[in-house]
Amino acid sequence: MRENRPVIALDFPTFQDVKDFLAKFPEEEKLYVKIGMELYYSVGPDVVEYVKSLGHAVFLDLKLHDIPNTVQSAMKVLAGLGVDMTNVHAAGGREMMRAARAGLDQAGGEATKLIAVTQLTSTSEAIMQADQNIQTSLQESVIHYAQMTADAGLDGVVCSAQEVELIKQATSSDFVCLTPGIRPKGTATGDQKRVMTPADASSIGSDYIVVGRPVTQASDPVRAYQEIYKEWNHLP
Ligand SMILES: O=c1ccn([C@@H]2O[C@H](COP(=O)(O)O)[C@@H](O)[C@H]2O)c(=O)[nH]1
Repeated sequence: MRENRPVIALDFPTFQDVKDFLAKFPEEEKLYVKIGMELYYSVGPDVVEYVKSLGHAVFLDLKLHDIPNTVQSAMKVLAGLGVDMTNVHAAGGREMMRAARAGLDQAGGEATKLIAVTQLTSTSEAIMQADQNIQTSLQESVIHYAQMTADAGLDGVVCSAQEVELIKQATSSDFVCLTPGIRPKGTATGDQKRVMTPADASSIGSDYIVVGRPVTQASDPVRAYQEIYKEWNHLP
């Protein structure tokens, strides 16, 4: 299950930014990239097709959250893109998550992994309790969402690396934990609240790490990526 390549968040506003960024890497290096709301809403499905045509794997991070019928219909459309992984918000509930899976499967997207966001890594326990009016610990909330996601038949969750051990205990060892909020030592956390280094995320059992700004905003993005790759894979 574990993916050796850190997933790079292509959080760029234009198609040209993506082309310029990917051109920095050797052509033969096949990356795993994340296309999120900013890029998808500004460029549209063409950017997915382009990135796939270069041989890179794609996680389409649109975090769908709506009534089951709408999510199912949207997933039927997204199935046509042939991405490797996509997601919904677990807060949408079991029925919505099952509908999302059904939408993918009905439109030829059976091979696309489907995961659900638990609590965003930019959320602290205090923020969750105040803004979402959830009066449990953050860990309890994350476990609740993870168990519900497993029950709905999805492949795994988006969570902080800090919760991976608990989630695997509460679900199963092969339940995917994809962890953003990754910060190599000495890099700015920005808006991320629940962070971990690539090495610690690896030791604790994350299956995928997602890294955006520490790579995309580095003075030498390829070098920053290679450093994170080595740390994540415990290479010298
Ligand atoms: O809980 C979540 C879910 C998604 N993300 C996304 O991951 C990247 C992280 O970028 P950084 O620049 O490394 O902070 C970004 O695209 C988020 O939308 C997340 O951070 N947390």
